[in-house]
Amino acid sequence: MAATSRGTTPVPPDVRPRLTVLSGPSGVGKSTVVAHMRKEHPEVWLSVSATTRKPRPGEKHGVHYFFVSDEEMDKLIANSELLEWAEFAGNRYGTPRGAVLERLEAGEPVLLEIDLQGARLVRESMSEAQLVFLAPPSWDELVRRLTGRGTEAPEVIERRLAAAKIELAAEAEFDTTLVNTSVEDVARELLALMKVV
Ligand SMILES: Nc1ncnc2c1ncn2[C@@H]1O[C@H](COP(=O)(O)OP(=O)(O)OP(=O)(O)O)[C@@H](O)[C@H]1O
Ligand SMILES: Nc1nc2c(ncn2[C@@H]2O[C@H](COP(=O)(O)O)[C@@H](O)[C@H]2O)c(=O)[nH]1
Repeated sequence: MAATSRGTTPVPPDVRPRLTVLSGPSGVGKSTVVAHMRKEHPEVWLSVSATTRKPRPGEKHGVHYFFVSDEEMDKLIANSELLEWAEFAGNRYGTPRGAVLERLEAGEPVLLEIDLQGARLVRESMSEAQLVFLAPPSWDELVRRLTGRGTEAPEVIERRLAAAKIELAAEAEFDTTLVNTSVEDVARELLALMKVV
């Protein structure tokens, strides 16, 4: 196995994991890795989540997230339109169920980029999903990345780092861990796990 992965549960070669969940602490580099991977492999379908978080500069409705009000999120939840949802650092996030099921039905490789609580819920409802944990090379590097991104106020960074401690402690619940030392290496390993290459 490649140098950046640990704790892999082998997937039989003839079984193509149809749904992959990528989780890991805020700022570890999930979006960066996924964007890099999809530049070369746009056939990997990434679910666009709904969130009550306000858009960051440059984020587009329908591309990065569906930015919804609290009332709209309440309705999505009440109408069972979300495959899973969770509250994370003061905002709610959820995976639209219909689009994911359609893509899985079509046999496409489907990727969810969601938090630990969401990953646990997906595992409960879709046992065939493979769960991948993206870990930072070190705690200090995680803090550097999250702070260096410059998108969150200091108190939000504190909340996200508190959540990160819980997420890091749950690494063993995942099928595979990839350590994000190199975006290129992790993107390649994720593609291999998804059996896209
Ligand atoms: N391998 C890496 N080496 C150095 N910097 C990295 C690496 N991967 C990502 N980064 C940087 O770390 C910061 C956080 O990355 P990113 O926004 O992708 O994290 P994330 O896990 O998607 O965060 P969140 O869960 O908060 O959305 C970005 O500034 C990104 O450029
Ligand atoms: N449970 C879910 N978590 C999600 C979903 N979409 C994103 N996320 C996770 O939330 C945090 C914060 O994201 P940010 O964009 O505000 O930095 C991060 O861990 C995401 O992976 C979702 O649909 N469900």
